[in-house]
Amino acid sequence: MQRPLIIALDLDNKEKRLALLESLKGESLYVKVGMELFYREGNKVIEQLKEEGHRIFLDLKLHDIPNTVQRTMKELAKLNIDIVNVHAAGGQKMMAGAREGLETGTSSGSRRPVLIAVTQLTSTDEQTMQDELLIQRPLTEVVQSYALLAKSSGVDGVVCSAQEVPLIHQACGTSFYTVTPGIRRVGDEVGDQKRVVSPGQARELGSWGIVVGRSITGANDPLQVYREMKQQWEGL
Ligand SMILES: O=c1ccn([C@@H]2O[C@H](COP(=O)(O)O)[C@@H](O)[C@H]2O)c(=O)[nH]1
Repeated sequence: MQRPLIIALDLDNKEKRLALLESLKGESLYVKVGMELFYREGNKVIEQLKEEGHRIFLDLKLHDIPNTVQRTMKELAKLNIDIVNVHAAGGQKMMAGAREGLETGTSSGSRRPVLIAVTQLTSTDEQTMQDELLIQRPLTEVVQSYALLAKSSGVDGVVCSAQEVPLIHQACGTSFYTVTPGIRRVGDEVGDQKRVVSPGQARELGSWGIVVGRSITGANDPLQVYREMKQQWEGL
């Protein structure tokens, strides 16, 4: 499959979501269902998006005790989603439990969802990580180390900034998934994101997939911005 541009469907009501999808009608999409949308519209929205032929990254970032994460993943596997995630900070046992839960919950003949782990949120910079989370290491070292921990726990890839992708490839190999949010065109508002790159830079750095939210969802013409960012991402 071509490396995807994943659209984060972060919108504050159903009407806006439907209007956005209508404006992108005819495009074969990879969409991200985050907490805002899932907690509002539940499993139904997953079924609808699947019926419309879209691929789905369910971004719930599970982070709990291993038993709870394992049992929850068993339930999520039944939703027929393509990617799902946890926080790597939950540790090895939790991540291994997540994988086991997904395997148990995937029905025979279906494909297990790809499991990825968040290393450090792209809204976190090194200063904040050190001052607030009390992790006294360089951020790149932490991201690389969490990626290695994820890999050794049976996880298929990570969420990180594209800035860290070369280091992750070095440590975990190039077939380890790297899904990278914090994507902006030059001149776009950055908002709360800290480790930001453009779609073209993400391609050059080797990201497997990019996640784009507000640059598209907040645009006057989402289709035009989607196409422009996709072209940059694909190097066209
Ligand atoms: O480290 C992370 C993990 C997840 N995200 C999610 O990606 C999108 C980004 O949205 P933008 O509007 O393009 O900033 C959003 O849904 C986040 O929850 C992330 O940004 N960073």
